[in-house]
Amino acid sequence: MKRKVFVVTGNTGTGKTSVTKYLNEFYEMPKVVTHTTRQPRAGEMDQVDYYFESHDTFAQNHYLEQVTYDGNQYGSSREGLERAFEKNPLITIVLDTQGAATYLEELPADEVVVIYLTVSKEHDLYQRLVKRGDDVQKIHERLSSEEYVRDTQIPENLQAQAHVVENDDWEETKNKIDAIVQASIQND
Ligand SMILES: Nc1ncnc2c1ncn2[C@@H]1O[C@H](COP(=O)(O)OP(=O)(O)OP(=O)(O)O)[C@@H](O)[C@H]1O
Ligand SMILES: Nc1nc2c(ncn2[C@@H]2O[C@H](COP(=O)(O)O)[C@@H](O)[C@H]2O)c(=O)[nH]1
Repeated sequence: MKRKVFVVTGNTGTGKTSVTKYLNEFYEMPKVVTHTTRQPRAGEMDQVDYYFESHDTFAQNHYLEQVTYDGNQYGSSREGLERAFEKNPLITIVLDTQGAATYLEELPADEVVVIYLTVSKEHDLYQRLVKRGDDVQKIHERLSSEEYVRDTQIPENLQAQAHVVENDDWEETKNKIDAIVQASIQND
């Protein structure tokens, strides 16, 4: 089977982590662990959810791409990508839309499958973040960030190549993800 990275992108709370977890558990796709200077949320573990970094240690790594999102730095390394590919030809990563666009530019076209998640009612995102246990002050900051506003709609540079999945109903979402995975690997 040819190698592919399933890049899961979309706005905050749309379900990127949930979809990646599904790809990991159901399809055994290793998740590429990325780096961030953000503080861990309750229940997040270093080296599992992220490599949590200080500003100094973040700066010491070499990144395939890096972004600032809501005031924190995030980056993914080529080494992390290759480490995941050593385990399985099909892997997954969660990126913001800018990172997803960089992956499309930097990797061979047949190696990247972009899934852009959305919801039909934007207010649901707030409710989901509250239910996830996020700090309410931090939710308000994030929902006012320029990156949140940017990612409310699929950016033009992803439109031609991304699979858009409306994640309102989790059971339906899993079916849509299954269809994307099958279509992406059927001729390999
Ligand atoms: N279809 C759905 N219906 C209801 N709740 C959902 C659905 N999909 C995911 N969730 C819940 O919404 C919350 C946010 O999901 P998740 O953490 O996967 O989003 P995310 O896109 O990774 O967010 P962020 O970018 O903020 O990290 C979680 O508590 C998750 O369980
Ligand atoms: N371009 C990149 N985006 C990344 C990376 N790791 C995570 N992310 C994205 O950042 C935002 C915020 O994440 P959160 O965990 O604080 O909610 C979200 O859109 C992630 O997809 C990365 O290495 N590069």
